[in-house]
Amino acid sequence: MSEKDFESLEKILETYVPEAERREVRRVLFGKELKKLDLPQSAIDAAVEQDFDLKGYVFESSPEQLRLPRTVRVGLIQNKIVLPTDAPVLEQIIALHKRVGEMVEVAAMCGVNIVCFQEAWTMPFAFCTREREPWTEFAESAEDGLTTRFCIQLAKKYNMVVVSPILERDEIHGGTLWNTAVVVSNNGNVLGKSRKNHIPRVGDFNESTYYMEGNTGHPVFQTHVNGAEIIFNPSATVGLLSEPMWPIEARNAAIANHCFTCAINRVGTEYFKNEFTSGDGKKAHNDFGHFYGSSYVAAPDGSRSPGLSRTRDGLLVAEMDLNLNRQVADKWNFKMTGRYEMYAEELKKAVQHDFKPNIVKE
Ligand SMILES: NC(=O)NCCC(=O)O
Repeated sequence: MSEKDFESLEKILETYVPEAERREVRRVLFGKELKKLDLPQSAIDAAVEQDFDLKGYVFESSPEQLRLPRTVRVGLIQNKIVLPTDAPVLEQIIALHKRVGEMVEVAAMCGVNIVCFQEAWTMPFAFCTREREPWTEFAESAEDGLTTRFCIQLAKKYNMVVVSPILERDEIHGGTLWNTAVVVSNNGNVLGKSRKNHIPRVGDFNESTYYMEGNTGHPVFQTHVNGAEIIFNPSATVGLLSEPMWPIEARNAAIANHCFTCAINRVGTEYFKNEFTSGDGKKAHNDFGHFYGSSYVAAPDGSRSPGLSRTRDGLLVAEMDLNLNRQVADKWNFKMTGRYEMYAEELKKAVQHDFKPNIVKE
């Protein structure tokens, strides 16, 4: 079986691990067993008709005496590009709006409060090519571009917060490009934006050819349903590079920060007309590799949902009680026991050009 063909790790476990052992295998791999979320039949039917994977899970917490549960439903959407990469730019954008818009409608049927799309969702992940045209034409204003206006409509129509990661063109600053997640509130206001901070320089991820390290810092968006308690990580990454890291990355972040994390990956293989090299002595090629989807949600107690498909479009709905964040923080105390003053002091020294590492030798 090729890495492009298998549907998901979970499916393999279900098919080949005997029922008696499966529960224990799942406990070790995924943490505490999550209840399946009861999804409306209309949503299930729509997902079948529109050919995408639909899954729903519930992260429960313990009842508290002084706080009511703070329940939020998030929706993670992963999707293939709709048109070939050499179709006209506007047609590609509009086809993606249509596809993702239909999936958001299903998310609304499932009662989703916040939806997040994959990284650079309005375009192919063309940064592998190093070509400027036509890819830079996909860049739009974060405040009033075509895609933000589309997301505003979705947010208002479904009373849903929309996290929309786009290639941003910043006209005020000389047309600079950024990789930006735009956050639209459920009222349809652009609440703000967060520009990608760490631009990878690995494999065919030639993103630094296109946009700069973000300058928005680490804003937290207080929506009608949450403060800094859910981190959305819209991604695009391929099997041969990162798949063994994927299942632990978001879980690590959730555990270390006592919060929920949502890891969203692109899906499918994208082909480009002009071949490109990877600078590794191997032959030039026309595709980036397989984006393996597998989007999932992780909780502060280290539990995680099963992933969406590796090969199909999908919507993952996760219901979470945000009270779990403080419950886990009070148990493990990572934030309380962190030595932030010490780290700050050491970091201040470590970034100096004449820093001498504290290495003790015999
Ligand atoms: N989209 C993106 O920056 N990918 C880099 C590779 C990875 O994070 O696995």
